[in-house]
Amino acid sequence: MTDITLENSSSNSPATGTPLLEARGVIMRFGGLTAVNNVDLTVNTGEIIGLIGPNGAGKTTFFNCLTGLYIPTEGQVTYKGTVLPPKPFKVTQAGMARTFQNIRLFHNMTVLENVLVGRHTRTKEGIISAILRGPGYRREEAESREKAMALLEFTGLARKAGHLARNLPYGEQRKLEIARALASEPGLLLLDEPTAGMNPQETRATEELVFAIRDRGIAVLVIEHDMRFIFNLCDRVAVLVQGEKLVEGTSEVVQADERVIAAYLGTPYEATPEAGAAGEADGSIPASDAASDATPDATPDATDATPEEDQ
Ligand SMILES: Nc1ncnc2c1ncn2[C@@H]1O[C@H](COP(=O)(O)OP(=O)(O)OP(=O)(O)O)[C@@H](O)[C@H]1O
Repeated sequence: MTDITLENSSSNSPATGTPLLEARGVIMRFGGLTAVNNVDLTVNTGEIIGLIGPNGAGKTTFFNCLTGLYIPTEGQVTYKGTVLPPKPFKVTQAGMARTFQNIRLFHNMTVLENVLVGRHTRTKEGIISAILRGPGYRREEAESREKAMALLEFTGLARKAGHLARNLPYGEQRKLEIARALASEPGLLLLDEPTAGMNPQETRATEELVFAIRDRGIAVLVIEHDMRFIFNLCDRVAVLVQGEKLVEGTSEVVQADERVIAAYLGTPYEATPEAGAAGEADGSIPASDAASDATPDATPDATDATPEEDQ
């Protein structure tokens, strides 16, 4: 992995272990359905935190509450001690960036252009000027291109800079989503199922990438169904079941918790591939409900390519 300097808004942040994101009593109701029920979660600087749970447990809804896509019915979310405005653009500007479960790239733009668009919260000219390449954009273009190329080096996509996003293999599209999120120079990166649809080799590479992101001073909150990925990676893991946080702790604590095993894992996670081979060689959840739905279509739908500006 190329050793480049990755600027981020946390570069001047306090020492590791200081609260960055604090969610308190978050409740999200859709009519009669309580999708997220009174969830507390803290992410400190320097941490990688996992969020796991069966399908429909409320993980993505909780992410949406954290990132301004949903206004929680109750509860509060703060970033660096400040209540976040319920606008995704402002949340990104504050220092939280995210990727989506269903990839949202500009499929007809190049890889480099996708990352440049991700910088719109850090440039004065904004997204429209970035797309139209107006005069204001030109002044910032050289610096932005340099930073975007550095991110493509960092994520291993530099040689694909001029390719159309839609022509990338699925695993690289997921990497590009991460590069684009990093372009906003976040202090906290939220990843929603970053390895969905990846083969084991790509999953291991993503694990290394997440460690490298953390080593650059960016905290990470990650939703994932691949238990080996989560338990290898995370400092702490929170388990959501039916909208409620069942347990939170180190990988060892969570794996050993009988409620988690009963409600979610089905069988105890085995740390070694040999031991796990009888169950899930790739570390995915053995529970049938999760495994069947965890992997999206292998081929992203190009017609569903319009990302939201406000990631
Ligand atoms: N916009 C919405 N309107 C109504 N119900 C919703 C909405 N979004 C999510 N839900 C419901 O909230 C519950 C939690 O869904 P959510 O997608 O957050 O779960 P999840 O844990 O992310 O699941 P998965 O692992 O399958 O992605 C589900 O019952 C879902 O149907």
